Amino acid sequence: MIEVEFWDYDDVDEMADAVAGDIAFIIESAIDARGECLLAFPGGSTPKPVYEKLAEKKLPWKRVTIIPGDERLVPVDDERSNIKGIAQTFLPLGARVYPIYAEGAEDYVMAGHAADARLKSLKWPPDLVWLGMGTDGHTASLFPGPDLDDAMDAPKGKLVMGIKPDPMPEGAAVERLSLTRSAILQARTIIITITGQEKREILEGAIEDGQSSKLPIGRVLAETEFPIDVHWAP
Ligand SMILES: O=C(O)[C@H](O)[C@@H](O)[C@H](O)[C@H](O)COP(=O)(O)O
Repeated sequence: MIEVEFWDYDDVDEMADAVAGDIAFIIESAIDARGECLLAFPGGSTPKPVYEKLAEKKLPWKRVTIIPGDERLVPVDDERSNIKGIAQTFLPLGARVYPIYAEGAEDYVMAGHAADARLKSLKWPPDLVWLGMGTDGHTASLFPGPDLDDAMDAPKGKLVMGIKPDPMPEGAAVERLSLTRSAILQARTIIITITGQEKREILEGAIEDGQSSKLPIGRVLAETEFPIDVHWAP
C-alpha cells in the first residue's frame, strides 16, 4: 500500500507557505550534503503561489538547478510554456533554470529523445520531483493516451519522453514532454500539491486503487517505495 500523508491547510496561502518551507529545507539539505541541488517543478496554476513564497527565501540559489517536470511543445515565450513561469521567478535569483525542450525537433518523439539526452548531462536523481495533478488524473504530462504505457514502463535510464495526449487537454492542447514514471520515482523526495475537493477525491481514489488504478497518478504512486506528502487546500 502506498504510504501517503495528507497535509491539509485552511487556504492556498497557508499551503504555499508550508510547501515553500519544505522545499527550502530540501534545498539547504541537498547543498549541505552534495554542494548542489536539482529540482523538478510542475507547471500549471497551483504551483504559482508556492513559487512566489519560495522566491522570497534567502537560499544559495546559484547552487540550485530547476527543470520543469514536464513541458508543452511551445516556444519559451508562450504563455503555455512551463519553463517560462519558472524562469521568470527563479532566474533573477541566480538559479540555473534548465529547459528540457529545445525548439526545432521534427516531432514530439524526437523532442523527447533530445530532452532525454539533455537531462543526461545533469546529475540525476533530482533532490525533489514536485507534482501536480489534473482532474483526469494526469500528473506531469503523463496523460491517458497512446504513449502512456511507454512512459509508465520506460526503463530506468529513460528520463523524458514525448507525449501526445489523447484526448488533448483543454487549455493547452499541445504535445508534451514528461518525466517518465521511472524518472519521477528516482527522486530523493516527491511531493504533490493539489487544491479543491474534486482533485482530493480523485487522488484518494487513485491511491485506494493502487496498482489497478486507471489514472496516471495512481500508476505512478503505486510504485513508490517511500512516503509521499500530499499538500491540499480547499
Ligand atoms: O504542464 C502542466 O500542466 C503541469 O505540469 C500539470 O501536470 C499540472 O500539474 C496539472 O495539469 C495541474 O495543473 P493546475 O495546477 O493548473 O490545476
